[in-house]
Amino acid sequence: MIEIFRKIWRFAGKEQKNIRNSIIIGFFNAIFHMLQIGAIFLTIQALVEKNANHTTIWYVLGLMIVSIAGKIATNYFSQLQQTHAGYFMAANKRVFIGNRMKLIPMGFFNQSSLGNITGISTTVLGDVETTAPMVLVLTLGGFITTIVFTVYMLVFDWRMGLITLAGVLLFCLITSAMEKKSRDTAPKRQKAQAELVENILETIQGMGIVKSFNLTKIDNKKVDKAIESSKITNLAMEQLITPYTIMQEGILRIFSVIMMAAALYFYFNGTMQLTYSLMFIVVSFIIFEQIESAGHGVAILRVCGSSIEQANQMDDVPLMDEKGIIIKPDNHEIIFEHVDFSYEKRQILKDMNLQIKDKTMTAIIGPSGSGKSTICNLIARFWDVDSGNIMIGGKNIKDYTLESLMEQISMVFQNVYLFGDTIENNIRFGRPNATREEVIKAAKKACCHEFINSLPNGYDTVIGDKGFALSGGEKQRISIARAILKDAPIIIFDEATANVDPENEVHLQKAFEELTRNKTIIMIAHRLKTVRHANQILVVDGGKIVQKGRHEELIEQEGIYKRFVGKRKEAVSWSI
Ligand SMILES: Nc1ncnc2c1ncn2[C@@H]1O[C@H](COP(=O)(O)OP(=O)(O)OP(=O)(O)O)[C@@H](O)[C@H]1O
Repeated sequence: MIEIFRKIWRFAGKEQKNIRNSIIIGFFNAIFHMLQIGAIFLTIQALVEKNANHTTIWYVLGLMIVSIAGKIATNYFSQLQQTHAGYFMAANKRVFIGNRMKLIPMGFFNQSSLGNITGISTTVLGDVETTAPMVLVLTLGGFITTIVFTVYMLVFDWRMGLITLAGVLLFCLITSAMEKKSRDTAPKRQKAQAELVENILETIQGMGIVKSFNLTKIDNKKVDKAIESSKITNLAMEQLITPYTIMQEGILRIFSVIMMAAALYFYFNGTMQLTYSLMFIVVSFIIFEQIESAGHGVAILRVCGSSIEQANQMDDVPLMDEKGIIIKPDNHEIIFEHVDFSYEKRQILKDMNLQIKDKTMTAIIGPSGSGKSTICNLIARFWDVDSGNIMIGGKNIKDYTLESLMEQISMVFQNVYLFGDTIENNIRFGRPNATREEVIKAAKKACCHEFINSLPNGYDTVIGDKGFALSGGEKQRISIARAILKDAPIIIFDEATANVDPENEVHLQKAFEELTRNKTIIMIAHRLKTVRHANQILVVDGGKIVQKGRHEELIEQEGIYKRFVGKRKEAVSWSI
């Protein structure tokens, strides 16, 4: 249990101060609560000794008012500190995870890790946010207050003190057994929760396919199974805890009765005055209140510890090595030297060598799955090579900081991702400190300005708002505008495979020319027109470069390139 306290305490980081304050305030809250005993004592004493007068009434009233006001004030401030601690410690962790994700190799982000990260950032940290400080304050505060009250009882009347102590010790024994029991269940519950998130994510992502194949009526077995498993583990947790919580409550009630009986017994055998005896009878109802709340806290303590453990898993994910330095190369020639690369255990690139000269255009072509995108992703260091080197401007890309490497590169993908933000901010993503004028200038160059202006809210139109969406061609032009704004010396461009309508095609061509002027360009090319103008064409097949040269050279050779050109010509004549 102490280990979990430590875990939560460490996790709290800068918020430890607020939790500590909340525990101290909680202690005063218990003292204010106990002032009621003083009021009760005075009342009983006055009634027993039959000397109640106005002064007694004022004392009792005064004590009750101080008790109530003190409790309200301490409750308010304690809650405030707890809420602050909870939200801030979870928010700090979310920011930490966000920053760390930028340094984690792309290979980490598979379906299962996506489910895990989403689960951690939402439900797991949500649990921590609402329970961690509360549980810490409830349990630690509750135990500390109980210890103080027990010592006070021992000093006041050692016999009553011993009864209190016995009740507290028995309660602690049951609580500790309960805490141990929940040790295995809590991680299982977290795992079931993560699987549920993962399966729901997958279902949402695949909804288009499900609809297109008219499979909406077919049961989703994986999600159903995950819901069932989450239900079972939650239920198991409850079933496991409930007998212990009943025992905890039972023990405290029994000891309250024992206290009452003892107070009466001591009065009748003449070893306790009537006033004290009556007071102890009243006290027996409230003396265990603090430890009872501490016990409730312990029931959720293990779940909280397990949530923190899960959130801390992100600390152990290996990062791409961060030993890089800020490099500003004076040329942007790209070289692959004997590069081998595998996705997990499946080798994709084998001893690849290539050279892309500064300020030239290289087109990469090849059959689907041959490794074209992989080459581009390796240049941007989305993954690290197994062996060999990739150099930019004569420097190994591993020597660059990730930030200074990405400053050299702009990537325009086929599937453009736009954030749920204004069009202006989506373009500004290319250079966050750009002014509105600079954004508009880039949009004009990328041939987006006209269609953006024709929207009711122009540049302030929010993507995804009120069903607003852009066409594929428009999206790609927005992403070109982003890249123009970024103005990186290397452009990696994945040409759209889908047919773009002629008007969009003209715009895209113009935007592309603006973007690539005077740059080093690597283009995954699908159109004949594009490859014809390339300074170099690399033909990739099965993870190897099988042909290399200009259009005029390659067209003379038998091989993939000649077949590619033949097919494209056929396609053009068909479309005519
Ligand atoms: N993230 C990944 N994890 C595992 N395997 C992958 C991953 N990305 C690609 N692959 C595999 O690596 C091989 C090369 O893929 P790559 O995307 O580089 O091919 P490509 O030539 O760009 O294909 P396409 O023209 O269809 O886009 C394929 O067999 C693909 O299945």
